[in-house]
Amino acid sequence: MTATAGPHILVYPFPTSGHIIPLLDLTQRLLSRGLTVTILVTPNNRPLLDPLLSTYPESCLRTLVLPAQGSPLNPPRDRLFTLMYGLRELHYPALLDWFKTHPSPPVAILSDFFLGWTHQLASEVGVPRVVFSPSGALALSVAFSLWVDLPKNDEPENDNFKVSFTKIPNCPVYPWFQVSHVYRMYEQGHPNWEFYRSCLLADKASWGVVFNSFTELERVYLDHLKKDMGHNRVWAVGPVLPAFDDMASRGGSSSVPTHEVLTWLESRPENSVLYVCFGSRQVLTSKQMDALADALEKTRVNFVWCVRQSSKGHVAGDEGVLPEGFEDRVAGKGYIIKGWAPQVAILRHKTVGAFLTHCGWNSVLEGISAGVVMLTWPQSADQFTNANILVKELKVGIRVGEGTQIILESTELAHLLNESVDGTLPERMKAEELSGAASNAVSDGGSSDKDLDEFIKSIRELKSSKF
Ligand SMILES: O=c1ccn([C@@H]2O[C@H](COP(=O)(O)OP(=O)(O)O[C@H]3O[C@H](CO)[C@@H](O)[C@H](O)[C@H]3O)[C@@H](O)[C@H]2O)c(=O)[nH]1
Repeated sequence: MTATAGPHILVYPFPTSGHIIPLLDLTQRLLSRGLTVTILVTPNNRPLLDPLLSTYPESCLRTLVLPAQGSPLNPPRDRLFTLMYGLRELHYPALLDWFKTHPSPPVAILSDFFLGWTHQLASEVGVPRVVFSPSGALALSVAFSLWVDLPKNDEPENDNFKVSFTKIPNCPVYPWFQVSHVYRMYEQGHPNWEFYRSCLLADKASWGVVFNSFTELERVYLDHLKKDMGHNRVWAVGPVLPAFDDMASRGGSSSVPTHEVLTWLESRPENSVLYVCFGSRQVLTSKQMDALADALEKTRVNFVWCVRQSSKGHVAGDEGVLPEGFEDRVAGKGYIIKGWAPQVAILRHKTVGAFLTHCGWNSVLEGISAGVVMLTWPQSADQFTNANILVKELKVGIRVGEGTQIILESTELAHLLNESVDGTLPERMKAEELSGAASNAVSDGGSSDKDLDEFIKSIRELKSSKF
């Protein structure tokens, strides 16, 4: 906590877990380095600010609570647009007014990449907009390339049609089914998609971008983005993991008492437990669920499985449920969490050695920081890109599935689960090395520590220069 009030910025997270969690973690770092922050949240997310509000006085941290639109009843394909557009409609006029009447308005806006429209708002109020990317630099490079170049699938019936990104380092190539589902649905001229595209293009045109990533992890892609965006205001400041000792309420209340799962882990040998979780939203299909449950029954590895229950509006149709009697059959070797797991606390426990993940970028960074072997089963969005980084570039990942396209037979999957906690795996050594690199990056003088200093210096300079 700092006594002097530093330059004031507006922090605006996108209101879903995978986006708001890392930006709140980053906000803690900005506050601890002396910035004054107003953080904009919708009423349902207001409780997530409690740990910050109980640590920092009102002179440093203020909240701006603006309404969320009602629950979208739209088909799943339109849900993201509805949320993005709804926020723009509700918040743009309110923010304009807030800026114009504020006695000492923010000198910059730091907002999530799904809030590209804040670039225009920032221009209107005469301050720079900085993008916060909760995804990695390769993922954002791919997104920019898609929405600028608009590559087509020349064989619409072929889900394996290859799309090449020749301008990006290492020239990634993805089969069509691994390209972002939002892009695959793109309809030129349709207002929803053109709005989405305009937001992405506004991200690219923004004054700067802050990544929850670190240089040693994504150097070539960070350098590429500097060239692509035409300036060097690209800062990699991650992993922005919690500074608070108690991480139980991070992102929401845990569905089990954290001490209970930690006690369960405590009695296991070091690096012997597998943690399974597919992020904050992903619900498995019945085929995926059955194969995984069957493999977990067959494996000899102890595991913690965070099972995402479907909530209204998440997936239409095919939703997997735990097989009848599963919990009894795995009693003793499996700990099941139905709902929200204290993920970072679990991953950091010394007895956890492997992580079966959907490869959401936060999970990737949390797994890397914890030094666990990553079993990759990407489902959508940037997750295929992230899985490729883990497996091909960093060599800490082992592929165990690809969306609904590659679902291994349960005996084969169980075999990979058994191997994942083998102490002699080359991936384990790499995982330990990478965990050290992540920790060095955020330590005093590390690459992320320096980038955060540079970012804050740039914000401080704004105070004295008219944007
Ligand atoms: O039971 C749970 C489930 C999740 N988490 C946390 O929630 C976050 C989940 O983020 P992530 O792993 O990135 O997954 P998603 O929630 O699926 O994130 C979305 O946002 C990410 C950042 O842009 C993208 O990389 C993903 O593809 C996209 O699905 C992480 O911090 C987890 O620790 C918990 O604490 N407990």
